[in-house]
Formats: sequence, structure tokens, C-alpha cells
Amino acid sequence: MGSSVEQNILVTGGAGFIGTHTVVQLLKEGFKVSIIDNLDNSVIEAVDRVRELVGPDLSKKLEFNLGDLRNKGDIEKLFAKQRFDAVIHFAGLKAVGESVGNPRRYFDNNLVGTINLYETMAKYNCKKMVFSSSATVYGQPEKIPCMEDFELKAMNPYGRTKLFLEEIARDIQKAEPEWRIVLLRYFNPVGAHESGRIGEDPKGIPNNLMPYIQQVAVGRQPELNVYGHDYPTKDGSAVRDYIHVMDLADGHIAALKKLFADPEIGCIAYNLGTGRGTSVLEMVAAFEKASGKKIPIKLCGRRSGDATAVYASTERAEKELGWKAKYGVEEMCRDQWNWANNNPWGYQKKL
Ligand SMILES: NC(=O)c1ccc[n+]([C@@H]2O[C@H](COP(=O)([O-])OP(=O)(O)OC[C@H]3O[C@@H](n4cnc5c(N)ncnc54)[C@H](O)[C@@H]3O)[C@@H](O)[C@H]2O)c1
Ligand SMILES: O=c1ccn([C@@H]2O[C@H](COP(=O)(O)OP(=O)(O)O[C@H]3O[C@H](CO)[C@H](O)[C@H](O)[C@H]3O)[C@@H](O)[C@H]2O)c(=O)[nH]1
Repeated sequence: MGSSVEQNILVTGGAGFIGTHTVVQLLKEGFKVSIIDNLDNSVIEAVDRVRELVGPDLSKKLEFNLGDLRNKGDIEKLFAKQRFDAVIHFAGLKAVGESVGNPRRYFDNNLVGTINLYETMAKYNCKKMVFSSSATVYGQPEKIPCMEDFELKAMNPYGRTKLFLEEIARDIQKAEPEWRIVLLRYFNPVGAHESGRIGEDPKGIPNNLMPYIQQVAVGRQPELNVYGHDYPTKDGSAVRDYIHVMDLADGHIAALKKLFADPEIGCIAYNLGTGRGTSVLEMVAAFEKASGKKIPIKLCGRRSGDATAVYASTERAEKELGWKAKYGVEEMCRDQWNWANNNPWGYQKKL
């Protein structure tokens, strides 16, 4: 199982939703992990639970550093004291609506933070990077499934940061061919670790579908607004490619292994999705079945900027990374409910 030589991975944003799940898998695979996170959208309790999940021995290989990527000195401190073999870069802001109202915050955090990271990596000759991109770079795709070589476009400032950061990665690698960069375009990450100990815990009222459904199920919200019921889809609601966060975590391990194994990889994008589309109403029904709870819904108008149907072509990831999603919507809802039921207020003890 474990890697033959113990490789040391810097995980930015490792206290967050996808970060915590990936760190669990990295430690189990035998990697050493250093997290840097400013806890802007996460809590230290999440990292404590990662430690609890992997046990005391593997926990010794996990280090948490409070730091902000916008502050180059915070990154520099880490690189000055240890060698990193690669970086998995999750840290970033991700709320579409907030990015429309406050684009400078998004450009500062996501762009400046990432540029600081590249500068420091280059200085210390660490030139392997796995970057969190998003299906948002496909905009409103003209065709589905989305293939990695489709034309890219951004629909909002958040999406623009992902698009710019993809372009920046391609430019850096072109100018300095020794860089190896994998851009992972996540579709819609949902679910939680099967233990129910870690999961998604958004601050404030959730924007995304599954955290919202989860809060309705535990009584924190009265009903779900279904945005759009007149789309040209099977039931009129919009279709997305939901992917279990543990599958996503394993996708990062596969990407990392590819980075280490393939000197010719250059800078390449991979979709991480299941290749299957599920409508909002189908997701509600699946969650009701998994939880045994009724989710009251209100049919509303479309949410501005939403695409009708988006799902991934998974061919490239399957062929080149040897990775394929294992879980379906049933397991996603089962694990999301297990997390919600055990932690109705997320990582908070009580409100
Ligand atoms: N969850 C999704 O739906 C989704 C979809 C596509 C892409 N992504 C991308 O994946 C990445 C991880 O997403 P997530 O869902 O785990 O989000 P998250 O908010 O749970 O995790 C991001 C983490 O980064 C930290 N962070 C933010 N800015 C930072 C900075 N300047 N310095 C240090 N730490 C900082 C936050 O505190 C948080 O712990 C993000 O880049 C996001 O844009 C997420
Ligand atoms: O309360 C809600 C929330 C969402 N939806 C609907 O559920 C679907 C999924 O919405 P999400 O907000 O969960 O996800 P999106 O597909 O809109 O976007 C998410 O996934 C994208 C990748 O595909 C980007 O990464 C983006 O940043 C991220 O928010 C959409 O049709 C949306 O209108 C509702 O009906 N009610």
C-alpha cells in the first residue's frame, strides 16, 4: 500500500471539506502531510477529527500550520524548515454569489495566494502541484459530457479565478518544463467520510444543494427551494454530476502518483466526476430514502447563471490516472446523512 520512500506533501486548505477527506487518504497511503490553512472557512476541530480517524501512529505524520497564502512569509517558513515533494493546493474561496459582490476578495485570496505559492515552490525547487480546479471552467457547456479539451469560459469572478489559475499553471509549465502540474476539475462534491466524523460544514446559509438539503433534514431550514422546474431535462430540474468526496480524495492520490511517475506529464487537466447526471428532484428523493426524512420543497424560478445539465466525461481520468468513481448517489446520500445526523450543527457543539 504505502509509498516506498516516505513522500512529504504540503496540503493547502487541508482543514476544509475536500482537504480533510484527502488528508485521511494520504496518511493511509503512507504519505507525510503538512497542512497550511488560515481557518477562514474551517475549524481546527476538523483536523483533530482527522487525527482521531487515522489513529495515533499515522497522526505523527500530520502537521498543522496556521497560515495564510496571501502572506508569503507564512509559506516561506514551511519550505525553509522541510522539503516538500509535492503540493496539493485546495486553499481558496469558493462562494459564487460572494465573488460577484466582492471580486477583489476573490482575486486577492485565490490569485495572489496561488502566485505566492508558486513563487515559494520555485525558490525551493518543489515543482509538482495538484490544483483544485472546477467544472465551472466549462461555463454553460454546449455539449455534454464535458471533455477536458472543450473551450473554457468563466461565468463569474470565482470561476474566473479558476480559469486564470489554470492559464497561469499552463504558462508556468510551458516556460519551465520541469514543472509537473495536474489540474483537477471537480464536478459536484458531496457526501462525507463513512465514519460520520468529518464532512462539509459551511458557514452561514448554504448555497449548494446537498448542504442545504442536509440542513432541512435536521430541522435547521424549513424547506428546500428548488431553483428551476422548467429545464428541458427528465423532470424539469437541473442536472449535475455529483461525486462522493471519498472518490474525489482518491482521485488526488491517483493524480499525485501520476505526477511522481510521469516526467512527461507537463500541465494537464482531468475531470473528476462520475459521468452520470442526476437532477435536483432525483437527489431530493435519494436523500429522503437514505435519511427516512421528508424534505419539503418549494418550486422556484431558475437561479441566475445556472446551467441546465452538466456532467463529466471520465475517460481521460480512467485511462491515464487509473481512477474511477466507486460510489453512486445512494452512498453519497447515506454518508451525507450519517454525517448530518451525528453532527446536526457541523463541528459546532451546539448553536
Ligand atoms: N466544494 C466544491 O463544490 C468545489 C467544487 C469545485 C472546486 N472546488 C475547489 O476545491 C477547493 C477546496 O474546496 P472545499 O470545498 O474543500 O472548500 P473549503 O472552504 O471547505 O476549504 C478550503 C480551505 O482553504 C482555506 N483557505 C482559504 N483561503 C486561504 C488562504 N488564503 N490561506 C490559507 N488557507 C486558506 C479555508 O480556511 C478552508 O479550510 C477550493 O479551491 C474550491 O474552489 C470546490
Ligand atoms: O438551495 C438550492 C441549492 C441549489 N439548487 C440547485 O441544485 C443544483 C446544484 O447547485 P449547487 O449550488 O450545489 O452546485 P453548482 O452546480 O451550481 O455549482 C457548484 O459546482 C460547480 C462545479 O460544477 C462549481 O464548482 C461551483 O463553484 C459550485 O458551487 C443547481 O441546479 C441549483 O440551482 C437548488 O435547487 N436549491
